[in-house]
Amino acid sequence: MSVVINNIGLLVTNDPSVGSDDLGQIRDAAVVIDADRIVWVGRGVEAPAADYQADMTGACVIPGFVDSHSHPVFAGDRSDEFDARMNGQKYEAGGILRTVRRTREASVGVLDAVMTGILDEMARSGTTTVEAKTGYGLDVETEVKLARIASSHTDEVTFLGAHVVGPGFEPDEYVRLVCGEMLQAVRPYARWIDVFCETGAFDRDQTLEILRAGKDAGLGLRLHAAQLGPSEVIAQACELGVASIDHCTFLSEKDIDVMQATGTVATLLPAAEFSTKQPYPDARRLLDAGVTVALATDCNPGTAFTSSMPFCLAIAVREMGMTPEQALWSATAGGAAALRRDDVGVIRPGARADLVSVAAPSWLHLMYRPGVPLIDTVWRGGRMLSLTQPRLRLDG
Ligand SMILES: N=CN[C@@H](CCC(=O)O)C(=O)O
Ligand SMILES: [Zn+2]
Repeated sequence: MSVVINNIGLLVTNDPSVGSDDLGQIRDAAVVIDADRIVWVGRGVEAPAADYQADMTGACVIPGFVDSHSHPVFAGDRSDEFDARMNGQKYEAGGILRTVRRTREASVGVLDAVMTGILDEMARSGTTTVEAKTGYGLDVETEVKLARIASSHTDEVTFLGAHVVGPGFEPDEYVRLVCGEMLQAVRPYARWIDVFCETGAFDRDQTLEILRAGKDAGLGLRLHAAQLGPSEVIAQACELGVASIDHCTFLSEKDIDVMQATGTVATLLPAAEFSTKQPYPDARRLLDAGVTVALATDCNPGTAFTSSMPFCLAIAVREMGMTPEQALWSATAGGAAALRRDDVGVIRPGARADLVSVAAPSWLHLMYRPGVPLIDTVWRGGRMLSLTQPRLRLDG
């Protein structure tokens, strides 16, 4: 069954072969979708016939957002830590263990309801691809539980058993557990492995040992690094083939040169700096060096409890030196690059039919009018999503 989505006032394709800029913009456009794929893109007057049509009445249409960094499977609330930070306290990784305790106590039903509620919120703000990490279990049984829940909602599941050292373990003993029994148990449900390389979490050698174990197990590599201070691990992680280094606030010139040379994506997480009052990363410095930049929410109860990519775009242009075009590209095609995907974050024939309409004459309004719910229609895999009220329940 084919549908022509026509009367699109302004279409962003992210296909540089189309239109006159990186965003591949087309005015008065149409898109034809068939099953879960895009089959035609172009000017509306040239659109082929289709079984059905959807009239966008002049609205702007963009690719669905690709949120390449989130922690949506957990229980409990840490709003008190946010309050403390807004009253002057510094963020520390220690809060993660509070969420671990609540998550271990929670049933599969409660954990799945939290993730479902967050995914509802994400869909309502235009996100059609989500990477979801484990990392609030820190024992084999719970990490498997989290990975199974995440894999029932997305293919982009990341094993983050190396979030912090599990309660009751010596660091090296815990690293052996992560690299051995925990990795093997989670492996069937995960596409990626990730490590939090930071003071209070894992050091360079531990990080590399865990990434190597994940690579040997056939997983793609991701890395939280340079969030609270410089990380010595960047160059070696890039050489190991990490797809994306995330946070990237404290990068050295050498780090940036190696990331550019190896094609490693820098995934920036502005909501984390917003919530922790840390300095924002300098996206302009990365972009000028030719590093591919992605934007993601980092949705988690500790440092960034937002599900809204538009919120992250607004901060990125206000605080991180990105132009609106760069922010939109980074939140769509950039997120796809961070996941090494070429079928999402772009509107071209063969791509998955993930499209979002913005109730405004231009996508610029997503940043120009921060906090306003401008997303009004979302297609994911060719299916129009019913944008129900979010069902997120945190009280378990
Ligand atoms: N930095 C590590 N992990 C999350 C924070 C997790 C938490 O504080 O619960 C992050 O990416 O910001
Ligand atoms: Zn994170």
